[in-house]
Amino acid sequence: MAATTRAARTVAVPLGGRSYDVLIGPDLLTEAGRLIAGRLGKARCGIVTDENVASHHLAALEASLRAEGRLKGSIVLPPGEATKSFRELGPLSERLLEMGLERGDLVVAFGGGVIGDLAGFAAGVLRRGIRFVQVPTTLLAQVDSSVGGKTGINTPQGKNLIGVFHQPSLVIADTDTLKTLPVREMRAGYAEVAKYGLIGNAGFFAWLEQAHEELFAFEQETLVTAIETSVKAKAAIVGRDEHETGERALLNLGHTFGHALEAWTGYSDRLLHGEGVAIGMCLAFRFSEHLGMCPAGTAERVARHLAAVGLPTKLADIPGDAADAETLVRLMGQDKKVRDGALTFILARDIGDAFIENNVPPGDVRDFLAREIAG
Ligand SMILES: NC(=O)c1ccc[n+]([C@@H]2O[C@H](COP(=O)([O-])OP(=O)(O)OC[C@H]3O[C@@H](n4cnc5c(N)ncnc54)[C@H](O)[C@@H]3O)[C@@H](O)[C@H]2O)c1
Ligand SMILES: O=C(O)C(=O)C[C@@H](O)[C@H](O)[C@H](O)COP(=O)(O)O
Ligand SMILES: [Zn+2]
Repeated sequence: MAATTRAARTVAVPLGGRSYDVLIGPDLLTEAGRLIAGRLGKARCGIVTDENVASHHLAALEASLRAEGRLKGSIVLPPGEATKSFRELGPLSERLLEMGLERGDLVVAFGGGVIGDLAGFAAGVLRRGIRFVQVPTTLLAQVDSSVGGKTGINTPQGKNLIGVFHQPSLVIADTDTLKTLPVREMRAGYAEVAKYGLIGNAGFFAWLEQAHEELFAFEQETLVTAIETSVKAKAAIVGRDEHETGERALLNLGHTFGHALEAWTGYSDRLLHGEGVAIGMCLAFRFSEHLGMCPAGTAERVARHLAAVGLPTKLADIPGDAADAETLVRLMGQDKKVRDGALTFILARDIGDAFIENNVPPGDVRDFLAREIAG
């Protein structure tokens, strides 16, 4: 029988022979060794993490794996979006090989989305693919990036343009690890939580409008419910459309704009991924209103809520030089949803009613952005 933990909620990601569970709850880090050993057998674990996560939580995870005789070693990388790059991928892959990880062993991605995407990609190509476990430590990673198997790195041409689909074998989301997360990162992760309400669950968005203060105060029931609701929504979509041939693209709400903004700001602290998504979702709702697809006032409600938690909602909220519409549209040309040169956007008929719009003329987007930039 698979090992379980008292307080954890379990969400299954239904992918046939590659199905796996997402465990969500407090105090799971100390149980991680037992959970991994109970579910994934005799594998030895190579942990990949970053300096910030290591300083707060690595000792606990190592002790838990060591107690089960599962710890092979740990690799600690610099923190930040720039780590999700070819520069780090090469040396990381070689260090994992030098560690002696075999095909039956496990890479343990211990950190936020940067570590999850990078270590997951390394696992996906190491010895043509070894298993990995996600142990997400940011709100963003617990609600989104640790689930669904998108892995990869950034290049100057755009976000996540090099990568593979490689599903984890288990996700262990210890909500206690979020207590050491800087509030700016907590807010950035919240943008992806709100996304799940905006794409398909108006009731969840309305609940967040009431409950967000409790979530940011780490009220356990609220926090776990928000994470579980988000993961359930993502698991259902991924289960139906693993490789994004259709509805999975809904999870990209705000990302066509957001990814262009991240590339434009050089994947730096100037704009975190979740902040780009927050601005991108506001732009997507304003664009939908502008095209007459969404009732007037909807975009304002979205922006009001995101601003209430301290997220940026418009281009002018990005510190530094103003963006120019031409450059942003050129960067959007690298988006993975582009078909025959035409842009695809996730637009909305209302809160909780997003849809995929193909063939959006770049000129319309440029004019819309130029108006946004002009204020
Ligand atoms: N694969 C996917 O489906 C998917 C989904 C969403 C986002 N992403 C990717 O995720 C990345 C963003 O992830 P992120 O927001 O988690 O950023 P991140 O991984 O950079 O983590 C944010 C910061 O918090 C620090 N940190 C992490 N956990 C901590 C903790 N518990 N205590 C203290 N500090 C901690 C990190 O060191 C880092 O400085 C982007 O590259 C984005 O493209 C991927
Ligand atoms: O899992 C997905 O699918 C998503 O789109 C989730 C997004 O939040 C995430 O940022 C993802 O990495 C974006 O994917 P991409 O294919 O546009 O790079
Ligand atoms: Zn995202």
